[in-house]
Amino acid sequence: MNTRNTLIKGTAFINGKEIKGRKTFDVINPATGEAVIGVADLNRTAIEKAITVSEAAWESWKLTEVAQRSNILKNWYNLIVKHKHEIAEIITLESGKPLEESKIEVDYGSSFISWFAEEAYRTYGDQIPSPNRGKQIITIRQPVGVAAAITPWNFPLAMVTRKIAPALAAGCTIILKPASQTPLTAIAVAHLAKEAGLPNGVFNVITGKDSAEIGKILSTSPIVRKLSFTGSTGVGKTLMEQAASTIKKVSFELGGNAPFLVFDDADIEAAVRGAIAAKFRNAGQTCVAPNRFLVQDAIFDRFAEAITQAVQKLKVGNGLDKHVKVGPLINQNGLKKVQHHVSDALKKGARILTGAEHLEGLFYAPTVLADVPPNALMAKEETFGPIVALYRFQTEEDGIRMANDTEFGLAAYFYSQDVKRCWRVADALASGMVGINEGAISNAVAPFGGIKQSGLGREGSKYGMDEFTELKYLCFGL
Ligand SMILES: NC(=O)C1=CN([C@@H]2O[C@H](COP(=O)(O)OP(=O)(O)OC[C@H]3O[C@@H](n4cnc5c(N)ncnc54)[C@H](OP(=O)(O)O)[C@@H]3O)[C@@H](O)[C@H]2O)C=CC1
Ligand SMILES: O=C(O)[C@H](O)CS(=O)(=O)O
Repeated sequence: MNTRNTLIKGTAFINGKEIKGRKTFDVINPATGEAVIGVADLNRTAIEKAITVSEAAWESWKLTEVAQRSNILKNWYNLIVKHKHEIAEIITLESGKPLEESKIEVDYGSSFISWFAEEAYRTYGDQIPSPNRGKQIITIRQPVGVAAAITPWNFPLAMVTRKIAPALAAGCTIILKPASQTPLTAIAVAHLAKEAGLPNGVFNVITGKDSAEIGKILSTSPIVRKLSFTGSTGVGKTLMEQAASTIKKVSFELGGNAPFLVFDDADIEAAVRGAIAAKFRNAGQTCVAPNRFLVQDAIFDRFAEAITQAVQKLKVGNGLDKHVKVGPLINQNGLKKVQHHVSDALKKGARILTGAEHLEGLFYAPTVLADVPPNALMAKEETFGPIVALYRFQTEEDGIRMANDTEFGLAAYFYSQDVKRCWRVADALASGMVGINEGAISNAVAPFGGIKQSGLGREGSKYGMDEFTELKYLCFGL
């Protein structure tokens, strides 16, 4: 463990206190396989205590002035910025992503806090013209109550602040269960939230290996009125079923299978830059990463050659090395899924242009496969790795049909310099977010979320507050 970094703590954080577990589980550095630190493996009693203290804290937190909540969020933001390098180091140690990406994630993750510090003042209601003079009709927005959040390992800060910030801004209290592979970042920023002036019990971090058990407790508790989940579609379905038992307000950011279309009128060099940016962030382990590269036949060979040259320049290694662009996969399951998808595509006729080999440990070579057949597993399932899978299409209609031929609908990207085509394609793509001649689309001001089996609701933007507030209609008889 890096003893210099005092923000690295193996305790859960409940009611403003560090909570040790009778048992612990190790957080493993995916680049080295070494344990970073042991973390509290909480039992049911501790999880239920977190719910109880969140309920007690809500009674006073919901009555706080907006200015107080906003100022605490601003203090929290400033403390995260002040500790940027320690937090970035923790992100890299527990997730494996390159340190430069971790620093960018601290900027991105903290931007949700500064954004919602302002949005706290904008939970507007309505004054609605009455159908008759005997009544006045207005609406107000109020905090939902005690919330729960469950987050994935791939963005240990941004997925956390994207939920915690709007919850606190709205006046909710919240219990967070971070991924057991990457809980350290959440624990660190929870301590900074306390230092920022957040009252005890308002933001609690529970840690444990039995995520199914913890999720069951949170999703079925009648005290928890809101559940926000980011992760795989399969787990999202389980949580949605469980949350039905108490009709919770839910929001889900789930799996993706983003298409990246390159039309024959595209700027090829710009498309390659956008493809690299979108594909290789976090070694391809992001839900908005392009999973299928659909290239119009006339420029297929030119694009294939250009992206292969770009991919071959990417340095693979330990994320603490500042020259590294592609770190390890998160665990053995992630590596096996990538290997299985690649071998399946090759058996079905795909061609290797570069890579397609396991290097060592959890490192996999950045890969380009050409002419991947539509019946390949990676055409339908999310690979979640550093694989560029190239598919050909003939007409614009073919490209859109292929792009939409999946159960997912989170992000989509396309490159074209024809403005009419851009409007046609943006309108026709079945996804919640579309990058048009752009590969980096995520930011705090825009509504992040998907359709179909990629999720429910939106995070970030002005819409992010809706997920943590209820709309109340008041009818005044005069
Ligand atoms: N749409 C989006 O914004 C995002 C989507 N994803 C998707 O998630 C997947 C990869 O992330 P990954 O973390 O492996 O996803 P998982 O769904 O496996 O895990 C996400 C979180 O859910 C927890 N969890 C796992 N099983 C259960 C359960 N039965 N009940 C309650 N909680 C549970 C995990 O805990 P633990 O890890 O401790 O088991 C983790 O905290 C990919 O499909 C990816 O596309 C990921 C990030 C963002
Ligand atoms: O977990 C993810 O993949 C994130 O939602 C993607 S992003 O918001 O960092 O782009």
